[in-house]
Amino acid sequence: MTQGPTSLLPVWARTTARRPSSRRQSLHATTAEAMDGEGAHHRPSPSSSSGRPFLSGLCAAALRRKPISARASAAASGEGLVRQLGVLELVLLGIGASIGAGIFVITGTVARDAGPGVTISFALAGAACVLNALCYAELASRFPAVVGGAYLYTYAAFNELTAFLVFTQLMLDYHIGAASIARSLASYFIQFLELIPSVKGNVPSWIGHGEEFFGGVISVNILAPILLVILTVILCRGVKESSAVNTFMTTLKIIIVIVVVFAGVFEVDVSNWSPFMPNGFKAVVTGSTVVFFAYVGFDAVANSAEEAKNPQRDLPIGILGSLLACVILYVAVCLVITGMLPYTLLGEDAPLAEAFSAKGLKFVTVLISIGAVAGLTTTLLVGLYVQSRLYLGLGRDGLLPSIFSKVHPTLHTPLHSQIWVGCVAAVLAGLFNVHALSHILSVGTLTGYSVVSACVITLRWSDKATNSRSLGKISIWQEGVFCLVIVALCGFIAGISYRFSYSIAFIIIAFLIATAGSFSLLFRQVSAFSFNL
Ligand SMILES: NC(=[NH2+])NCCC[C@H](N)C(=O)O
Repeated sequence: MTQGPTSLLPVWARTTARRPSSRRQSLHATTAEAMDGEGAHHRPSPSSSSGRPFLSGLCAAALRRKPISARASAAASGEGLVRQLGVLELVLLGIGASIGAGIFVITGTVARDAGPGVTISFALAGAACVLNALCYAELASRFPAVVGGAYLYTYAAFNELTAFLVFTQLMLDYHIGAASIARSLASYFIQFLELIPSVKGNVPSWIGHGEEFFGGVISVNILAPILLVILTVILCRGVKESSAVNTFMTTLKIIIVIVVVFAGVFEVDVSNWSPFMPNGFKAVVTGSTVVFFAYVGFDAVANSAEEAKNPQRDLPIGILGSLLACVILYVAVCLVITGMLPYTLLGEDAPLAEAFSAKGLKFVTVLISIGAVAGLTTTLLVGLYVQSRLYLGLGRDGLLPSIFSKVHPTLHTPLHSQIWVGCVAAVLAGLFNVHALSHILSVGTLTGYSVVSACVITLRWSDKATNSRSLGKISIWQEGVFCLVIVALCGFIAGISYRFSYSIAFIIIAFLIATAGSFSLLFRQVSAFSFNL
C-alpha cells in the first residue's frame, strides 16, 4: 500500500489536496453509493481544494466523514487478516478483557462504604454497560467487516478529527493500562516466587517490584517488559494462537470464580446482609461509578471485526454475551463475599482472598491468586491485541504512517503495529511506576463509550433524515448534537445535585429538560422517517 508523504502529517496539518492512499481511493470509489445524507456536506471536493484558503481546507479535512457501506466493508476484508474467530472465542475475548483485577479488588473498596449494597452497585453499573453494549452491538453489525471499533464508528458518524481524538483517548488508556497491568503481574509473580523459603527476601527489587531512582521519577522493573515481550510474541504469531491462550486462561478464571462462589455459598450467614444498604442508596450509586471499571473490556470484541468468521451475527453475540456473563459472575461474587463476613471486616486490597482465609479456606485463597494472575494476563493480552488493530485501522486510513497498515503475509497479523504497542508498553512498564496514572484509565474508556452511543443516534438520524429539512439556520446534524449535549448536561446536573444533596427541584427540572431533549430527538427522527416515506 503506497501512501502520500502528507499522510505522515498529523490530522490537523493535512489538507484535502493530499494524495489519497489506495484504501481511500477504494473508499472514495464507493462514495456515491455509500455516503449518506449529511456526510455529503463534509466530503472534500477535489476541484475546490486547489483554490481554497488554507484554513478552510484544513477544516474540510478534519470534518470529513468516512463513507462505509456494507459492500465497501466486505470488499475491504480481504487485505490480510484472516477470519478465524468463532462465537465462543469472541465471547471469551470479551470476558478475557473484562475480568481482571477489578472483581478481586474493587469489591472490597466499595463494600466498605456501600455494604452488601455493593451487589446493587454492580447490577446498576452492569445495566448501564448493557445499554452501551447494545450500542456497540448495533454498530458492530452495521460495520461488520473493518477493524477500528470506536474509532471507525466515530469516523463514519462524525468526522476525522473526532475519530482521531477518540483514538488518542483510547491509546492513552490502553498504553498506560498495559504498562500498569504488566507491573502488577510482575509483582504477583515475585510474590509467588517468594513463597519458596530460600527465595523469600532475596529477589532484588529491580526484577519485579521496581527499584526507584532520581527520587522515584524512574522505577526500573525487568520482569514487566519480559512478560510484555512474551505476550507480544504470542500475538504476533497469529490470532488463532493468541485466541487459544486467551481461551485457556479465561476458561480457567471463569472456573475459579465459579468455584469461589460455590465454596463461599456454604459460609454465608444471611444476617450479614442486614442492613443491605447501611449508608443508604447514595453510597450504592457512588459505588456503581467505581465498579464500572470492572466491566470495561466488552468493547474489545468490536475490534476483531476483520477476524470474526461471521461478524454480523457473532460480534453482537460476543459483546452482549461477554458482558452478561460478567454481570452474573460479579453479582454472585458480591452476594457471597458480603454474606461471608460483615462488610466492615472486608479487606480493601484483597477482599476475596482475605474473606476466605478468615474462614480457614486456604486452598480457595491460592485459587484466587491464580485467578487474579490469569485475569491480569488476559486483560493485558486482549488490550495489546485491541491496540494493534486500532493502529492498523488508522494506518490504513492514512492517519498514521503506512507502516502501521502492514499485515504479515503468512502470519496474518499486523506485525509492525503489534511490535510497536508492545515496545511502548515495555518502555513504560520497565522505567516508570505508572500506577499513579492508572487512576485516569476510565477516562479514555468513558469517552469511547459515550461517543459510540452518540454515533448510534447520529447514524440512525442520518439514515432517516437524509431528505428532511433542518429547522432554521442550523443543520440536522447540529440539531442532533445540540439535543445530545443538552441531555448529557442534564444527566450531569442531576447526578451532581443528587450527590451533594441539592434541592430535589434541580433534579426534577434537569429530568424534565432531558426528557424534552430526548423526545425532540425521537420526534425529529420519526417525523423525518414518515416524511421520507
Ligand atoms: N481499557 C481498559 N482500561 N481496560 C481495563 C480493564 C479492567 C478490567 N475490567 C478489570 O476489572 O481489571
